[in-house]
Amino acid sequence: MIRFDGVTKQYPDGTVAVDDLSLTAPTGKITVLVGPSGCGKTTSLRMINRMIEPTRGTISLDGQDTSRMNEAQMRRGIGYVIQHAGLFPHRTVLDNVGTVPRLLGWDKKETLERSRDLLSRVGLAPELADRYPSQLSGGQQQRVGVARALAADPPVMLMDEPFSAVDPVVRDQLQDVFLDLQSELGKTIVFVTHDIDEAIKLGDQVAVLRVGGKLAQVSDPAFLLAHPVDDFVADFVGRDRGYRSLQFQPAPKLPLAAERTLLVGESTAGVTGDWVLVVDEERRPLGWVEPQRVSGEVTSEALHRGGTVARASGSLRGALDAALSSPSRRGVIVDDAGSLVGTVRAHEVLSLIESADRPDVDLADQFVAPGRETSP
Ligand SMILES: Nc1ncnc2c1ncn2[C@@H]1O[C@H](COP(=O)(O)OP(=O)(O)OP(=O)(O)O)[C@@H](O)[C@H]1O
Repeated sequence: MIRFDGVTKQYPDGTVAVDDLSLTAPTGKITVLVGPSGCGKTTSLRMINRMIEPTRGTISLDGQDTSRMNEAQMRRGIGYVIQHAGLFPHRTVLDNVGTVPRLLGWDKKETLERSRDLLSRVGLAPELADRYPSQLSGGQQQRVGVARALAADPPVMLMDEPFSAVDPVVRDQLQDVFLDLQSELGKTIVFVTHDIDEAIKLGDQVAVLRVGGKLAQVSDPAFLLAHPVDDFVADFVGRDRGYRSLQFQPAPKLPLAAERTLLVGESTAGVTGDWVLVVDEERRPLGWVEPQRVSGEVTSEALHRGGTVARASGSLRGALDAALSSPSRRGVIVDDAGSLVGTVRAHEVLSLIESADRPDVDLADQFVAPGRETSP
């Protein structure tokens, strides 16, 4: 657990970057610091590992005041990841990842095994291990940065905008890899971003700071979206917060309809209706076809692949998005293995949302089993 108690940082020129911050980052959880530029996020983060010394107040790690701890020893227990990864340019990827274990005196074989294992965990192909950072894409460099910070298995990780220098698609992938890793590793993480969507996606707890370094609100993301404390937080979390908050409502009670399906290579002869879902042998959805536009066998080229696919174990946001983005308006719902379990329409998701908002309705009574056949 990391605890800020009345922490203030005033720089020598008089700037108050952080003002009387009290905050707890729980063990094994991700705490996100978010807020506009200059609100003191980086300063707060760097005070944890004493790269910056607080002017007033205390920061403790598992109950121990960091100002009384041996600085070098303390930092060994804290991984640090920054924007642009900050890799050593003249060292290979493998050497970069092994930096801290080597400093800690691990033997060569152990360091090598650990580094290779981490590279694969962050989703980097083994053949990239001998490249230099300049020979990697921005997203790959960030993965190496995360692997390097994890190498000595520190219980605490500080991450300063680690994914903001890459494009949105790569950022999304990096966030997913990061969440997967965290579900396995359970580190105590403080993560800085200026991007509220990233904060909502990653944070177990989100702390919103305002310029002047004052804490505006700290809570779990669902509560933050539903109950911003004031106009500043409401503006900062954004206008579509109602829609985004759906991601915290699980979707297990969806009234799923069975869906008529075809395989690639099967004939559309005799198939009526507007859209038919095409799946592979494992019933994983591939896309939709309009039977009247396909004469004969379904080909991959005829597929409309635009719709998103939502997991039955996922959220109402995913289910609603699947329905809205589907060319048939029937949202495709899959199990955790990616196989089709049924489809759902937007109005059905909306009914669930509305009934979920009424305290007298028990969602457990809302279940409708798959089996209702829809004409394709
Ligand atoms: N060394 C310094 N000397 C004086 N002022 C500083 C120094 N470092 C940061 N500041 C100021 O402290 C305030 C907080 O800066 P900080 O970098 O912590 O903010 P931030 O929220 O991380 O910003 P950004 O999102 O733009 O990176 C800003 O007003 C900044 O100009």
